Amino acid sequence: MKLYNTLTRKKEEFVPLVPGEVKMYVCGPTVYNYFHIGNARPFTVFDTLRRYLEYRGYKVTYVQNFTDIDDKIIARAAEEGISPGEISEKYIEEYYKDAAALGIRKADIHPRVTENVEEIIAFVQKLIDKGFAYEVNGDVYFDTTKFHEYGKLSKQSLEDLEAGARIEVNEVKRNPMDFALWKAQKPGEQAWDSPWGKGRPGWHIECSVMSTKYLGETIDIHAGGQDLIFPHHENEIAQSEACTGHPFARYWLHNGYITINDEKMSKSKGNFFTVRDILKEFDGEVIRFFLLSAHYRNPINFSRELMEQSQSALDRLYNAKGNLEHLLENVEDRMVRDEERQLLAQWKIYKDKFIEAMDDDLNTADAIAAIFELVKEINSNVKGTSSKELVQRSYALLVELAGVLGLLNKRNEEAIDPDILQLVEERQKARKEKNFALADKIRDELKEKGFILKDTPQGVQIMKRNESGTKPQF
Ligand SMILES: Nc1ncnc2c1ncn2[C@@H]1O[C@H](COP(=O)(O)OP(=O)(O)OP(=O)(O)O)[C@@H](O)[C@H]1O
Ligand SMILES: [Zn+2]
Repeated sequence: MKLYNTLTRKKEEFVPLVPGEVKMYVCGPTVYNYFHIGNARPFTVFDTLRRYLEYRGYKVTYVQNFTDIDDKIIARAAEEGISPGEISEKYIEEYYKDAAALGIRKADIHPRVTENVEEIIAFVQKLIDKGFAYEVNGDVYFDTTKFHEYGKLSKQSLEDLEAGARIEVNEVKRNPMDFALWKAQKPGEQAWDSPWGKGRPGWHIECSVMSTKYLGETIDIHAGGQDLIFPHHENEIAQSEACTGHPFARYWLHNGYITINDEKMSKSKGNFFTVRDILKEFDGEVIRFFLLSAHYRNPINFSRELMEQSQSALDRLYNAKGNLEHLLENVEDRMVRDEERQLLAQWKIYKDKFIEAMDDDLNTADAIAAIFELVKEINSNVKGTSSKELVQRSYALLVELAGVLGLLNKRNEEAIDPDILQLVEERQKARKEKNFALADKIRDELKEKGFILKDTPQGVQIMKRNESGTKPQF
């Protein structure tokens, strides 16, 4: 498999440090709000990379942290009159709910900063002992001039960075690009005891510490959104490599932005849509499909139109799956015929195309296209007169490939209330009796309850829509 490595600015063959095993760290959310669809992109894309690596036989250890110490959390807690711990606890719970709706699997470990303060202090102390960090009035800073490779990820020289840096009043740092490893407590802030007095960790140090602690000094893949390249990941490299003397991560992966009118979606600009709001109208798998419908390094401009396209594309996949399920229950047990064997042999080409696309720096857009080619073949060749084996194997291939992308994971009628199923049955009965007025009335009633019916040659399909409530404006 080839992956584009930001460190070398090249697509490189992916070779893990230990054959067959992948250690992977993804920078997680700062938990003071619901996450927006821009934040959802790295979580979804790298979850897909994990699934694909597992599909290709690797044992993946996946770590994604929660940043639960941060200025924004402290500010939010002050606004709401509760503790920062209560804010982060709440939004961690909410993260899990939205992530589950998007089919993002839980990481093997979801470490939190508050659970690692002791290790952070030890790491910072080691940097001081090695001469890479210094203390001023209870703050500790990393001395960027001591780490000679500073700037190697973002391809900037320290001189250029320093020339462009803003010198702030009351500057206590030795050099403009030095950054805080530890921050002395300000009045009213949460704080931990340390050799430098009461305070709390800076932002960047947490990922160096948690990645090293849970995955080791050198890991295979470190990932996040492209805004993290500088300064966050540059600083992580400086801290980690200064501390351990070993390369920190071998492949650095960064996703492009979800934009709104070609501007990065971000909380600070206020131009964002939370996944929670979008879920009021679209199923989580539609959001996932949308996020995977482009190559992860390209920007995607978020729009209702694209969401609707994703919806209908995913519906087509579910229809194909539903048809095959229906056939599975109904086809007679015939012998597989020669021409069916040939078809199955030919369809391997779609699996090959899928793998080729995913091997090419996780090209999920082309991988999805390969699935649609397969679906077209299935729709025109698998019928009521087919052998059970053809139906079974078509079904297995479709579910296998879509499953690698985390799609087609739901059962069509999953979690549909018996009362709703009863209404659907009454409507079908009314239609059979040509009582279309009653059939339409029931259909409208179901729509109001958030269920849309689709009549297909194989019978009715029930789709859940969360269309009640106010629509988000996008
Ligand atoms: N518009 C976006 N498109 C793609 N990825 C994004 C976008 N905005 C943030 N990310 C990524 O989301 C992940 C979670 O980051 P975090 O919770 O710290 O959000 P954030 O960077 O504070 O968001 P914001 O930029 O909206 O303030 C990071 O990997 C970040 O790079
Ligand atoms: Zn990080």
